Amino acid sequence: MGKILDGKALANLLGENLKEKVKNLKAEGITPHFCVINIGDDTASKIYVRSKKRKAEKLGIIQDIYQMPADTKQQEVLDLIDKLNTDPEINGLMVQMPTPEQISADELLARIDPNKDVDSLTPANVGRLWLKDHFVEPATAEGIMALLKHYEIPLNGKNVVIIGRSNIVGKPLAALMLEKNATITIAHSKTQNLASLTKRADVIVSATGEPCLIKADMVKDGVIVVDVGINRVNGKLVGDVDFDAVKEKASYITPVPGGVGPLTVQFLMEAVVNLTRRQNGRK
Ligand SMILES: NC(=O)C1=CN([C@@H]2O[C@H](COP(=O)(O)OP(=O)(O)OC[C@H]3O[C@@H](n4cnc5c(N)ncnc54)[C@H](OP(=O)(O)O)[C@@H]3O)[C@@H](O)[C@H]2O)C=CC1
Ligand SMILES: Nc1nc(=O)c2c([nH]1)NC[C@@H]1CN(c3ccc(C(=O)N[C@@H](CCC(=O)O)C(=O)O)cc3)C=[N+]21
Repeated sequence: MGKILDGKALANLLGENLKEKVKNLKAEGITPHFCVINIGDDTASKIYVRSKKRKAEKLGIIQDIYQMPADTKQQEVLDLIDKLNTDPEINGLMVQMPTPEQISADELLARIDPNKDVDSLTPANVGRLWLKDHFVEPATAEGIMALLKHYEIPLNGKNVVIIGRSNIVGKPLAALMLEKNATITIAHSKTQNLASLTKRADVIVSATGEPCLIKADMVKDGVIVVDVGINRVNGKLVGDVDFDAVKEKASYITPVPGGVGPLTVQFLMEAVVNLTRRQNGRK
């Protein structure tokens, strides 16, 4: 049976350090303050908002939530982003994905001031990341890298299959793993014969939102499995991986909940603090 990669424990550990950092900033009269824009009622987004609220309170960071109805107009969101961009009290902002269909997420993201882009999703910060300039660390990808590092799992020369090509998870993770000399395959919904790819993988990262996509017969013995998916099935939180069966073959595996999620929240807060420090002339 595989060893559990305990993201929750690592997030708590790293949180202690960050709490000190926030405390020191506060002693200088600076309180990190960021805003979350959530349009509609995506399940995973709601869980994320709840998790962030808990963590921000613990750390002493101010988080405002702008919950907008599913039929919100594009212009209303653009106006809100403009307002937050120019408000000197606000250090960071983010728009949660997915957005409803009348909304162009790309246009919203391009509108965010890259200096306040806690999610690293603006065109400027995406470009920087692929040029190995970590101006803002993308939270989920950074959380996964921290987890592998904590358990001393090397990526050098490893075959990694990332399932999902989103701007939030798949693409930035590929950039970070390439820097560590992994060989990356990115699969998606049009990929043919996914199992033939995953069976050869040393490391599988699944970020699709498809419960039970990864089954035991799709992985080799000793595989390392990172499950990013956040799904609600019969009122229970599950990932993309058939956890109970796959864990028997894996050498390491992340649970859901308690795996990647808490680390995403931790690194999002790190991004907020880092941007706040930079805006106040600190390194
Ligand atoms: N734990 C955490 O910290 C986080 C969790 N999440 C969760 O991770 C999941 C993915 O999020 P996100 O990247 O934003 O989602 P998106 O919906 O933007 O992307 C999903 C990706 O999965 C691919 N995909 C969907 N179904 C299949 C399939 N059957 N086989 C292969 N590929 C498939 C899609 O392919 P195509 O491009 O062709 O449509 C797409 O590339 C969600 O459950 C989300 O809630 C997200 C961020 C952080
Ligand atoms: N712009 C944007 N960036 C994102 O990173 C983003 C997004 N939009 N939209 C929604 C998804 C989903 N997501 C989660 C992150 C952490 C948990 C999390 O903390 N999960 C806990 C759950 C704790 C509980 O049970 O409440 C866990 O897995 O242990 C969940 C979901 C980020 N996403």
